[in-house]
Amino acid sequence: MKALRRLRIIGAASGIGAQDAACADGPVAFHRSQAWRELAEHPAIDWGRTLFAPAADGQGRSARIAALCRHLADEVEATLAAGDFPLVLGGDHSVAIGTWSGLARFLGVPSGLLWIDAHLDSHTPESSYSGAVHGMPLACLLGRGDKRLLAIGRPGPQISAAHTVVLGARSYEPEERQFLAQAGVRVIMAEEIEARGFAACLDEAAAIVAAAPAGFGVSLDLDAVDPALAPGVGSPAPDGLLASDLLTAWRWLAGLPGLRGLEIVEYNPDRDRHGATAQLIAALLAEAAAA
Ligand SMILES: NC(=[NH2+])NCCC[C@H](N)C(=O)O
Repeated sequence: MKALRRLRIIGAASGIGAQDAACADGPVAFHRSQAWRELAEHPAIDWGRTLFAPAADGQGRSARIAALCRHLADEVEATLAAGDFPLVLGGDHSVAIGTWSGLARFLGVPSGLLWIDAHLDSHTPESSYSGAVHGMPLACLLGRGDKRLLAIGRPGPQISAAHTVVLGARSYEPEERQFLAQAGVRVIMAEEIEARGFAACLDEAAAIVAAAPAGFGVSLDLDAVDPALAPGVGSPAPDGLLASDLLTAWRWLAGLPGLRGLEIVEYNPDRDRHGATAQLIAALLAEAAAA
């Protein structure tokens, strides 16, 4: 009999990349929540480790984020090498640099990536208005940005632009849209979802990322969801996805054969209301484990 392949949760407790740093508390707050307690005995889910960024000690933000991301990449690679399935729980979205670098190192080639987010997160330090690194991870993974955040998993890009899709974006600056267009990344904005319907857009996105020969991942920024349904995020943007649509999509994505890793980021417990966002995370974990 084949050994049970467990879903291994890796906490990435950093808010250094965000303007509101409270998402650093996300993994620990979730681990203590009632929502997690109801899942903790699940036979297919294992809370692995929670990683923290190193103390400042005179280091700048990028150096600390890079250190955490290297550690996270090692942890994701080790999880895959052990035959388990990694799910990274952030932390601000800059931790994605570590998650998907770990997958690229394991695969030896760039992966596909579905980036479900209200934002494009494709700034470079030169184009960013805020300077916040959580607005830059997708560009880093494609090979552009602060050198310390590049090539962590393998030389060159960590993800394949031709097999990367952004889904649900509605808040961005023109420079990042231009960058993604030049890179050849398919971006499905919220207004396109409105016009064509979520199911058609999801089908298209999944077909692109799942065509990546070595496999793909899904990075979910909780701010993709409407803030009325998932208020516990650091950079809310109105008119987001329905939580029910997201759960249906997630269930389906989690069952696709090429899926190699999952990530849920930007949970900000300070802004949650009545545990609604923690409940959504728990539901997403349960769906992933069922698949
Ligand atoms: N992962 C996020 N919440 N990103 C928000 C980024 C917001 C804005 N575009 C910036 O670069 O500052």
